[in-house]
Amino acid sequence: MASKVDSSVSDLFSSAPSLQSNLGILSPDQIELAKILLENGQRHLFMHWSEPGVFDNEKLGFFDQIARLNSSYPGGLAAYIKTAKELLADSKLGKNPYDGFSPSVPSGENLTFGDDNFIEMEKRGVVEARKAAFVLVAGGLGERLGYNGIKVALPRETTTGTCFLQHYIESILALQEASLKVASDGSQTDIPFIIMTSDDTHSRTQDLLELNSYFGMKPTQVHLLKQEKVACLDDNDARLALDSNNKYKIQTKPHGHGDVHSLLYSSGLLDKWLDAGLKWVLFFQDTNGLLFNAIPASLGVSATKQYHVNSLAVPRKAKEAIGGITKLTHADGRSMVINVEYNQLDPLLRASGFPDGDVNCETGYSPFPGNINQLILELGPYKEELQKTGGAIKEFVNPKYKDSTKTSFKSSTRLECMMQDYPKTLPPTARVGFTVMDIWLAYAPVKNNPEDAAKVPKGNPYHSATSGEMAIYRANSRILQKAGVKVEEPVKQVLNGQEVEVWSRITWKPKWGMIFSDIKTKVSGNCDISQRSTMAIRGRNVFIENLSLDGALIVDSIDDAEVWKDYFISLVIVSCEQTYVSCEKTGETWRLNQEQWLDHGNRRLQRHIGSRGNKNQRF
Ligand SMILES: O=c1ccn([C@@H]2O[C@H](COP(=O)(O)OP(=O)(O)O[C@H]3OC[C@@H](O)[C@H](O)[C@H]3O)[C@@H](O)[C@H]2O)c(=O)[nH]1
Ligand SMILES: [Mg+2]
Repeated sequence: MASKVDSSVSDLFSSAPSLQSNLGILSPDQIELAKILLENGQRHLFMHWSEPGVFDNEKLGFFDQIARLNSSYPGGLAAYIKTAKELLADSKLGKNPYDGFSPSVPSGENLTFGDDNFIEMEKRGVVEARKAAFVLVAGGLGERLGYNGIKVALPRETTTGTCFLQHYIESILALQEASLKVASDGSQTDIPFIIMTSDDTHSRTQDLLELNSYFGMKPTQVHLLKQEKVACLDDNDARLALDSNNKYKIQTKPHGHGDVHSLLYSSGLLDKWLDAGLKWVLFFQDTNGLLFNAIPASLGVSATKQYHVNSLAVPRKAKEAIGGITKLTHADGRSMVINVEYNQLDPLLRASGFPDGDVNCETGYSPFPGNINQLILELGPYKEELQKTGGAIKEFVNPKYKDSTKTSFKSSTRLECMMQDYPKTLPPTARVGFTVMDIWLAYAPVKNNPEDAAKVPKGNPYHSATSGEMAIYRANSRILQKAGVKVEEPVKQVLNGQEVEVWSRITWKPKWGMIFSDIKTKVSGNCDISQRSTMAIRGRNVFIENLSLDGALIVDSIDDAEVWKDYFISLVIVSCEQTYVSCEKTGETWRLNQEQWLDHGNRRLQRHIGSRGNKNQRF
């Protein structure tokens, strides 16, 4: 018997001579791992191995990595490779993972910005916000964007240069403060903020936070959870991909945002939150600069409708790279409302009686609402569900093939799982809903590089840095329009090869106005803003009254009543006819015309740029 095993093992190793000649440097555990690799079709990993004595440390390093990959995946590498082969074969055949289910258009909650219902929902959301925890999934590489840094460090807009992470933190803090104001017991709560990172993003995310004093959040409020990566695959046989710079290293990539559930579960945070009386967990992605426009109202919807799961959605253009929210009904009667990812929607439709696949209907949009992957889960039922599943989420593979033969990939792929697949295991009694909002208000992700964005079919969103920034100005302009400000209509311009609407460059800090009813109280009189204007409001109690802006206005007010009796306001006004900014606390009003700007504003601008944080200076 023993000799039979030995001979089959030696057959196995003789299939990989350059490994076989190195067996002497390996430990018994490492030899076991080598066996697993060979048994699972990974002989190619050793083709480049040099003779014993050369690069031995690298060889041992290789097995350290293999041991980690093997132990961090349930069932080890053998299970990973097996699942990968199955999923790759299905993908090559174009097999429908939703076999037996027929898709139909679900009905959900529709919100219209600024109407009574919207305003009510926002107010309700603010009440609930102090019982919420926010979870940002930010472990992704941003491959399509072609940017090497972390995406949350990118500016959300270039008028103020505020990065996404700062904007998210300031939005959460603004919600925290607004929620405290309306809280019945008046007790201070710190909204927890969790960031899921990966090896690609972890240290840079931590550095960004530390270098900026957590953008004003208490460090104890912020928690980083790092996801582990999985091995990349080179071909349909699930051969593991070697690093092109180091033949003793396997390429790895993140396993997908679905890891967030198992990480939250194992972190023990859910129990802590339940004990602290929290009720909601809000998940969101790295670069949607409009997201917080949608959060208060959708949280209000969750609370009013008592949804266990509420996904945020926007009207979707056919073939747009966002998932479609779909009702799936199985032949056996089961049904669920779930995201069907963008690469799967077309084949699913074609296979189930919609021969044209993913196309727009008479509205000019796909009949399936587009998932923006902002999920609001009710904490109690979420925790119960994770206790059953341990947070495991069903995997998939999404190779980018070189051509229609589907025999080779443009770059290596890997298994992934998605956080929005969470409802798949829920019982039929679970209340799963979704909330649709206007795109201009809620969704402008930064995912595509300019070259690829310019190739997006006409009429579909670019999802680029250019369109993302322009969307901020458009949303803010439209919100102010709704609040009664005459904001001039945009002009069309081609920027980075993309035709975009350029509105007045209007930005404000979240603490200035989180919800529409707040914003309305900050704006009064007859205000108008020309298209070529820039306005940045960087303070809380800034009231805009009879403002006529045709130039640039930057209001910087630091409101720390204990230290600074008055609000500190600096104005930079470029070619404004007449500008009024009144300040509630001091009652002072500055009126400046063009000549005064030339005299004061210019110097102030120099100081502003030259010495940020010098709070003592005033006009
Ligand atoms: O392993 C990962 C991968 C991704 N992520 C994060 O997950 C978020 C989404 O990643 P991507 O931007 O690549 O997502 P995609 O564009 O492919 O699709 C996603 O957003 C649009 C939705 O309609 C899709 O349904 C959703 O899957 C990012 O914040 C990213 O940082 C991780 O945290 N870990
Ligand atoms: Mg992606």
